[in-house]
Amino acid sequence: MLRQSISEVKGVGDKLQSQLNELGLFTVEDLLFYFPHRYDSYEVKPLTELTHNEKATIEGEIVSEPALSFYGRKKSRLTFTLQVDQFAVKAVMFNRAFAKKQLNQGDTVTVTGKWDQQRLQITVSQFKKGESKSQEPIQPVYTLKEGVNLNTLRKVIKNALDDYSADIPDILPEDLALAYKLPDRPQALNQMHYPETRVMLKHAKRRFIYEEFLLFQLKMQLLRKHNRESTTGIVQPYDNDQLTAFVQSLPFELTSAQKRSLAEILNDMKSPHRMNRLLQGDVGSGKTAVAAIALYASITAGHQGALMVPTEILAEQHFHSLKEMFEGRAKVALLTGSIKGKRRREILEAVEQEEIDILVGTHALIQDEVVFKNLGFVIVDEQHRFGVEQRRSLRDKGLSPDVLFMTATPIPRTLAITAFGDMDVSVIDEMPAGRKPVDTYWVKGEMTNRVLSFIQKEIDQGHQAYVICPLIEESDQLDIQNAIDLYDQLSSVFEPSTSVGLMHGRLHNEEKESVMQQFAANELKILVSTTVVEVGVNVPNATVMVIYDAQRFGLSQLHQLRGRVGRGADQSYCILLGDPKGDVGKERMRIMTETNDGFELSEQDLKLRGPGDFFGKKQSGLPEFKVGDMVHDYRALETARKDAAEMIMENTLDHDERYKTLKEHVYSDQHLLGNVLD
Ligand SMILES: Nc1ncnc2c1ncn2[C@@H]1O[C@H](COP(=O)(O)OP(=O)(O)OP(=O)(O)O)[C@@H](O)[C@H]1O
Repeated sequence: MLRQSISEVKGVGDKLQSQLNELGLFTVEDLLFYFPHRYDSYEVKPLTELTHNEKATIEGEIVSEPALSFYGRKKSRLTFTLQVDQFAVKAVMFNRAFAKKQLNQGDTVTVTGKWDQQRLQITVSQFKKGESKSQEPIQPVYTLKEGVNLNTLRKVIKNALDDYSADIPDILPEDLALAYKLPDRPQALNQMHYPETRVMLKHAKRRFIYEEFLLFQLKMQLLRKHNRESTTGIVQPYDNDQLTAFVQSLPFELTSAQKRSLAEILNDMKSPHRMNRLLQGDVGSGKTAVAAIALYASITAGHQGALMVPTEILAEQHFHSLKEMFEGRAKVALLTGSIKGKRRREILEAVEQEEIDILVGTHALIQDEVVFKNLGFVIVDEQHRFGVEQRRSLRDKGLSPDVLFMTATPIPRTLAITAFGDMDVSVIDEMPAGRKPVDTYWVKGEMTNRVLSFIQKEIDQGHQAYVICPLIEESDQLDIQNAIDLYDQLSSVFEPSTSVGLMHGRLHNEEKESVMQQFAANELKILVSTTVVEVGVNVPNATVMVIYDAQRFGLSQLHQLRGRVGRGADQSYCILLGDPKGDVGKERMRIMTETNDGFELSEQDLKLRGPGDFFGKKQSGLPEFKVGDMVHDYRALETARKDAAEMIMENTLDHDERYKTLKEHVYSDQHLLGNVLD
């Protein structure tokens, strides 16, 4: 019945039907689940409980004769003073000249509008003469298209509720609804559209948030299970002795978090299921080390491996370090967009002939011309920078290779689990021993000279420094000009006694490589750079990171940049030069100086900016929810995840009578399953 056309609902004629269709509403169910995006309440509150800029309703007596003035061609302003308890509040009403006749000194009125706490002033958008009734209704506000009137929409929703409530299936099993004290579905639906009290509305929302998260989690987890059980990946019988010898040859002992993650990865490799795993860890926590070991395991199992990274600089760096690590054990090659002509052809051929064991590169790795003979393992660094398309194309290469995604962006765990619900997640939540937290300072621009002396002091002690120049988002060209200017300026301060290098995205590949190598070899003491060094660059002797105009960067980016220092045993420093104007900017600087923990920081960032912005809306691929908010309602999200896991693991979803309706509902949604499947 709920799947019937919206035209079956009383009051929906042809015209309204097509208007509702435009809003994406086609069935009775669509209409019932078209929730308000906001609720306005005209409940009178005492002045002492109001907050600045809130939309408020107050009640009082008019104690001055309302004064009307005109300005512009047709604009008017009506002002009067309201006595509210012991306070005199100024009320201002724009362009409602007609109200002058209705409002008189001595009248009691109830007004609604934007509250200015500092000036004790209200900008009135609605008014009513007389005292407010104690139980003013809560007003739902819907997103509407032109032509559809709010009252009409409310009326047809009401008709649908009256006539179809009996058909609304209660998809949650009773035990869960009872355990979480959730109202039943028809009742909750009624409250969403016609809330009686704030409390009842809250419970109704709670129900739909949980329901929405649970359905999402069930679908994602079913999909993961399906992937694991049905895809035939490759078994990688790696050589344990060789692997152990390799791990022992490393100059450090793995942390227990690294060991745990490695064990999880190796387990996936041994199994015939295709690995689809996210390796997550704070900057410098040793993800690359784990990935390299896993790559080596794949080589000992007789397969080729690929490592795909977001920048050429990083590709170069990984190429060099893997080459050194795998000396005498495996053959490593580099492929980036700027390797062309004969050299490129040679590499491609060697890859196809399996003369190369490990190919390191940028996006170039997934182009059609690259053919692996025996690809078994693919690592993708900085996963969120790669689009879904690229992921898919990667998977399609070779023999359903095991895929490990690495991310240095510390996505809060709840979010990772939700967003990447079809992946397994390994977390490195521990830093290598002996690391000291980076000391972070926020200083104003006028202190630049002192910052420069500080750099000199660190260099005198044998260390090195990065200086990141301001970011100008609108223009790549300006970014580079900025870097060149800053480089000139710092060269004139520090050279010749202290060597300064310059790095930016437009340098030729050989230049980039040479600058990076000089810096890594401690021949350059100071590296002036754009954000191209943001991810992955590893020079443990660098102990100072100075960021000019730090207020222009987001928190996660600042943290990534800071992660370039503090990678060795020496005390490191991050200096944020900046004069943020707004509160958010100041808050960002403050958070940076207070925590070194990327996970905590990203939680804060999410609060400041919302999940979409954290990853860049387009690239995020994060699911959108109708009622729930992944950040605000993360507890419900976590609960739903656990419940879904239990239902799937214990097979209750499939076999328990009580879960029958829920199961039907989950399996009926081909849309989401289809989306995630391809
Ligand atoms: N267990 C360990 N003990 C000591 N040092 C380690 C350990 N693991 C890795 N390292 C060193 O710490 C530095 C950072 O490691 P790695 O590059 O693997 O981290 P990462 O998590 O990949 O960093 P980023 O996120 O910045 O790319 C490297 O110099 C590496 O050699």
